Amino acid sequence: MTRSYMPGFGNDFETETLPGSLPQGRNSPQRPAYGLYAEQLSGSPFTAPRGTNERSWLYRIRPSVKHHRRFRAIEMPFWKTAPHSGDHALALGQYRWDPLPMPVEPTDFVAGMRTMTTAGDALGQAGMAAHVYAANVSMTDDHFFNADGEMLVVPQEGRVRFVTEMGVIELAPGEIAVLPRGLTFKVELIDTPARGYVCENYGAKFTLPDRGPIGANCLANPRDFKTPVAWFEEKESPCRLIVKWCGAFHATELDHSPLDVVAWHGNYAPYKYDLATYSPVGAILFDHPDPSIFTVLTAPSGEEGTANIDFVIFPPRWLVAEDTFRPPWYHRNVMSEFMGLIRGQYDAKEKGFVPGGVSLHNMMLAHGPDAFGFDKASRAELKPVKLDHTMAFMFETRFPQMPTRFAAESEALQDDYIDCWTALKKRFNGTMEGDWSD
Ligand SMILES: O=C(O)Cc1cc(O)ccc1O
Ligand SMILES: [Fe+2]
Repeated sequence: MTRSYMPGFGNDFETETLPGSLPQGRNSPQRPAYGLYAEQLSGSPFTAPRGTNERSWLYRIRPSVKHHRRFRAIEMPFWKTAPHSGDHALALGQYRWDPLPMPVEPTDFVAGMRTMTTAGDALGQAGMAAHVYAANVSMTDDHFFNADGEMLVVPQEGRVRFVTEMGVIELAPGEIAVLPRGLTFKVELIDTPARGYVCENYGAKFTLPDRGPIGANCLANPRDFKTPVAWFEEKESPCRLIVKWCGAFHATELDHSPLDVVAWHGNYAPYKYDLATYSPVGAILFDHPDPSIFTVLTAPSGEEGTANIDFVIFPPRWLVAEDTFRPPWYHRNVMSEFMGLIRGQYDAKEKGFVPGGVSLHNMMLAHGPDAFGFDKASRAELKPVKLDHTMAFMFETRFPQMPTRFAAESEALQDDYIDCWTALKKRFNGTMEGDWSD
């Protein structure tokens, strides 16, 4: 089935499934059409400045208060929330993981969430968690919402369908979606199994970065963000709602589907984005710019230029810089870098960092191209080269990222990662040329 989306980032959208189901000129008519209930979903304080004020009006078969009843605690042992102090089993270091295995037992998107790192403090609404999901079954009668943060989903293998209360988003590897805090949804697998990455943002919402002197175009353009049109089901059979709230999980039973929004309008809504529509801007003469040049979305922290999270990609692009070491430079960073690979190779680490894998370069810990990458780039003929069939990304945060016990004990952890730099040799020999003998 073709899905319909509305273009634009942060627009004030309106959408209805039945003619006349969306009230016009007002939000709360005395009796909404079709006997619907009007409900506001607030994504910002009522009084937030206009630029960050987000809310939507949902016209639904039953108000959500009929879904949110008599919760009981449930266990979700692998989905962790910051701060998860006492659970930091890894010694300080640079780390890398192979792809996490696909599940053997039936596992849905929520149960298949494996937290790799957490940062900041969810209750203080600052920081993030980086997860890998691996799932092999669809959610059918189970639904979920996350009160702790919005979720940026980055599929790596297998297409997924987010059936949300505000519409349906289908997502393939190479695309991303953002599911706002508090939005109820379920996840169906179009392909089985499915794996990908999730950034759970406890802080202010992701927004588009300012472009500064780049001007009005390029990088991520607003029209390429897509929000689904309204969709609802009238399902009068047992359903379950799972809620993540302050790091704990709770469930409640319903006798109907909570995906019952017939029409909605507003600017608080889920969206998807195809990373292939990102127009990268980079060095066209010499040097390697900071990776912030590839920021797709940024979640501000309140301190200017110091993101709670930057979502950065390394897309296919031409490398043309003259007299330049073209891969990433060696680097120590006050921000903490969680990286994943959706497809292909990453130029700083051609081997060992594989699609579905993870690397973690934490606050102030040195990293950069491995010995192979350094040698190759130091000797390469500097003709124009296209880095193609590749898509790496980074969740970069101002907060240190704490690996979970799961990440520490995972068989996917590469215990020899730091050896990738061992063969970097001393080339200083007191001459201007240095020693490039091998
Ligand atoms: O590979 C990394 O560590 C990410 C990264 C990429 C880049 O092009 C420059 C700096 C940087 O940290
Ligand atoms: Fe880096």
